[in-house]
Amino acid sequence: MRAFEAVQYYFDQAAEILELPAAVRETLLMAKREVTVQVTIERDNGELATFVGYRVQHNNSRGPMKGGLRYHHEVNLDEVRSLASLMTWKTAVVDLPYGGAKGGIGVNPRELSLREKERLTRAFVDQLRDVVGPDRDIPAPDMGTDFRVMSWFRHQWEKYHGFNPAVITGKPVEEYGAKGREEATGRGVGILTTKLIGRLGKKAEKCRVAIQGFGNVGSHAAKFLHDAQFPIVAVSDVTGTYYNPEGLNIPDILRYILEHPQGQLSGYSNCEHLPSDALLELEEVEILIPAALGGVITAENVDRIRAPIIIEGANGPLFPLADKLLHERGVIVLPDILANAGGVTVSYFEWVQNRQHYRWSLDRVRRELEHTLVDAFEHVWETSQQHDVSLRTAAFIIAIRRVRRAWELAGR
Ligand SMILES: NC(=O)C1=CN([C@@H]2O[C@H](COP(=O)(O)OP(=O)(O)OC[C@H]3O[C@@H](n4cnc5c(N)ncnc54)[C@H](OP(=O)(O)O)[C@@H]3O)[C@@H](O)[C@H]2O)C=CC1
Ligand SMILES: O=C(O)CCC(=O)C(=O)O
Repeated sequence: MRAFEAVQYYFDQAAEILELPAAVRETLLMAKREVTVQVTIERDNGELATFVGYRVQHNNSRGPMKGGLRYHHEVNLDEVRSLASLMTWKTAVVDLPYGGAKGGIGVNPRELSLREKERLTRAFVDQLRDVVGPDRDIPAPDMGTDFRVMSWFRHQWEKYHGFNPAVITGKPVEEYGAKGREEATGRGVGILTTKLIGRLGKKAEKCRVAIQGFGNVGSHAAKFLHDAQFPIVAVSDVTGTYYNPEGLNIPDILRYILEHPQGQLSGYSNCEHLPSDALLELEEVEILIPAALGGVITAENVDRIRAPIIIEGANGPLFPLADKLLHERGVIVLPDILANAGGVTVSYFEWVQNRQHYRWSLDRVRRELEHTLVDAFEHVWETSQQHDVSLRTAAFIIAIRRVRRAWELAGR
């Protein structure tokens, strides 16, 4: 199954309950605009290299479109389309005044020097300069991009349009970025995990956690959950799974990552080392947090997933058949459009601060983030009880209702 078909399947489950007419379903599902561009740069050795870039603008019924930029060698139009659609439902679930979009370039960022990555980003902006804008479509970080990429993006865009840092979020804190944006997605995963296990009557100390992916989302989720007394027994990146059934020393691992230029776990030796994919199938793990790529839990490996709770830090980590089988087995899945919404929530706070030329304290960002996510969680939980459906279907019900309402109010 392709990534967009998966989102469509989840959408349809909720649309069925809402008795959404077919024509409305089609309008809400299809992207408003899909842009594919050629991005050519000169490599440091003087050779030319050409990549394909995308920006898919899915829906703007509730406000300007919003969503990250991904640099990864597997990026393709179908994937970006699915991620853009997820953004529409995500911003609606947490009730931000935004629509959804997503972009990316099919490139392995680890094969680029810093200067090549800057040239790539600036060349991408040259192609997208009139497609994005502070009231139109506001990009942000996703896999393979960070605050540096956001800074280059902003400065290149401003060469065409003049000063306006609200064109992109996730910028460096020294350059109109919000305090707390970098940690926000992982922190949000942590806040919601804590909330969910509280609702299930479980104690943090008794819930062993495994986290796939130790980048922005995985590492900040690990830090938050470690501080909240959860034993983190396994973390992974492409170099492998790092495992200790008694609980890993997360502060030590975070220090190790900072000291190693590639920011990877490779070589970390104060624990057992297993193959990368082993993490998903570990025994005696209560909470599994996929926080890397999409489509990692499929019909193929679902029978070997042991954790009774899955928190989707990544976008689209479960394919529908796996999701259905897990639901039938009683596994509780906190869906991506809620679980990882902390990032876009603090992106919204950054955009608001940029527009007001005002800066919030880290305390205020964290307080408002928690408030926004906990409110959304309560609403999703109640809706799932009310309709006797999974948390995912409940989240889609809320999101579709809100987008449909805005779309109808706007008239035609
Ligand atoms: N950044 C954000 O604010 C948000 C991100 N997300 C989603 O979270 C997920 C992770 O994004 P983010 O943390 O930003 O990305 P990063 O690029 O910061 O980190 C990605 C991590 O995933 C690891 N990884 C990649 N492939 C595999 C694999 N096959 N097995 C194990 N680990 C792997 C990478 O390993 P290595 O370093 O070795 O390559 C790296 O540790 C994505 O799905 C993204 O869409 C969702 C909401 C917001
Ligand atoms: O911060 C943002 O605007 C979007 C982050 C993102 O791409 C996501 O939530 O998947």
